[in-house]
Amino acid sequence: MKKPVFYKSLGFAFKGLIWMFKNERNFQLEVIALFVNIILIFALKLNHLDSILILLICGFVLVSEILNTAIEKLCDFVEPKFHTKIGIIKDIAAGAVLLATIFAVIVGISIYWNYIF
Ligand SMILES: Nc1ncnc2c1ncn2[C@@H]1O[C@H](COP(=O)(O)OP(=O)(O)OP(=O)(O)O)[C@@H](O)[C@H]1O
Repeated sequence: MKKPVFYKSLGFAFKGLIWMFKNERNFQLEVIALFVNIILIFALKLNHLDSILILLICGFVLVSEILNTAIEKLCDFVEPKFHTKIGIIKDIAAGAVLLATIFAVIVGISIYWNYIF
């Protein structure tokens, strides 16, 4: 199969992001959280390193959500019926998002704490 040119691949990737934003509520909330963090970065005048860390952890949560959804969709396609193995695969993928979120909250609190108090 012929490989699509770069700008077409970029288009497919954007299509995926738009799909996520239109269809996944958690992803929508995480994008809102990203914008809130961007506002806080400017409002609290975070230094360069702290700003980068906040953006990194937001990206980390968004990427884990996208991968979780991709795994869920693949599972539903491969096995639409109930299957314990599919259940554990989905649970593991969801665990990745949970872990990313816990780390994001810890890092976020420890950074913002210094600027607020
Ligand atoms: N086909 C299946 N077989 C067995 N268990 C399943 C199956 N589909 C879902 N589950 C169980 O239900 C849970 C939720 O799965 P579901 O696909 O509904 O994700 P979701 O709630 O939409 O997740 P998210 O909020 O991340 O989109 C899974 O973690 C798994 O434990």
